[in-house]
Amino acid sequence: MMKLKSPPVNSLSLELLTEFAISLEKLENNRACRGVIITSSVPKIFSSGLDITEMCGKSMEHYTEFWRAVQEIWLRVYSSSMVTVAAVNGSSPAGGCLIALSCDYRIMAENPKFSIGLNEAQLGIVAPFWFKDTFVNVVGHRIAERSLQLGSLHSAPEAHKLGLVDELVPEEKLMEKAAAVMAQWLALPDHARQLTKTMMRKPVVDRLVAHREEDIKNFVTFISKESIQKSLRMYMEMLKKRKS
Ligand SMILES: CCCCCCCC/C=C\C=C\CC(=O)SCCNC(=O)CCNC(=O)[C@H](O)C(C)(C)COP(=O)(O)OP(=O)(O)OC[C@H]1O[C@@H](n2cnc3c(N)ncnc32)[C@H](O)[C@@H]1OP(=O)(O)O
Repeated sequence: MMKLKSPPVNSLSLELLTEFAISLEKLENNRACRGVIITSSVPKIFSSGLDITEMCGKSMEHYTEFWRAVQEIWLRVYSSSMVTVAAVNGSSPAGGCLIALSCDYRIMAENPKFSIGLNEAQLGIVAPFWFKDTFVNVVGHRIAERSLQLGSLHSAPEAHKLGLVDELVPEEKLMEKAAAVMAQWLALPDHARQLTKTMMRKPVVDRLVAHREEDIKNFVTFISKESIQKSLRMYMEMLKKRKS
């Protein structure tokens, strides 16, 4: 099991992304490990997505390093040879949702206050093509398009209805259910499951691998624009105001 632990809200900072990638690599290289459940040890939050402070007021070099780390974590989770189950035990916007979407199966705590979705548009930013492709592969083109254009965050019941999560279970049963799903998936021979997963996911993975440097350049150009920086600053202020 891998538990995201970066209070208060599990923002995906460069440090957390780097630790996450190293942990995944260790598991991937351990032949005895055939599956991983990804969850959070922060109450009510799975992950608040990419750490917005990493994308505000920093240098081009920093944005480059940060985006490479974001790409890396997606590539590792999405193309993992292990069975990956997301036990979504709290809200999961944007980058947090991407991690869940990149797993093989998603189980979410049945709490209507928890929400999940790719809400980038609400921040005035655009989800990159590989976020979009991952989303489309889970919910289909129409639902993904509407949800992305509106930057929707879906409540747990709504997310289940849309197919964004596979199952809802009472909060106290979440880990038990995740373990049961893992056992079901691990009952199959690894090679057949792994080849099938690769067949389904390879075109999307290959697309980023082929355009990785271009994608970094696009991100750095986009995020460095003063209008985008202003949107991000306003969003952070809104989060702080909402709190007080
Ligand atoms: C032309 C094509 C080019 C393509 C270019 C591609 C460009 C793509 C660029 C970027 C993609 C980004 C994807 C992302 O992941 S962006 C992050 C989106 N995340 C969110 O919108 C979530 C925001 N947070 C919340 O909604 C809430 O915090 C929530 C997670 C629901 C938790 O709520 P609550 O428990 O009430 O906690 P607080 O709101 O009080 O937050 C506690 C403190 O944490 C700070 N915070 C929250 N989220 C983040 C974050 N993502 N990054 C950094 N900091 C965050 C919040 O401000 C509070 O701070 P403080 O205590 O100092 O007030």
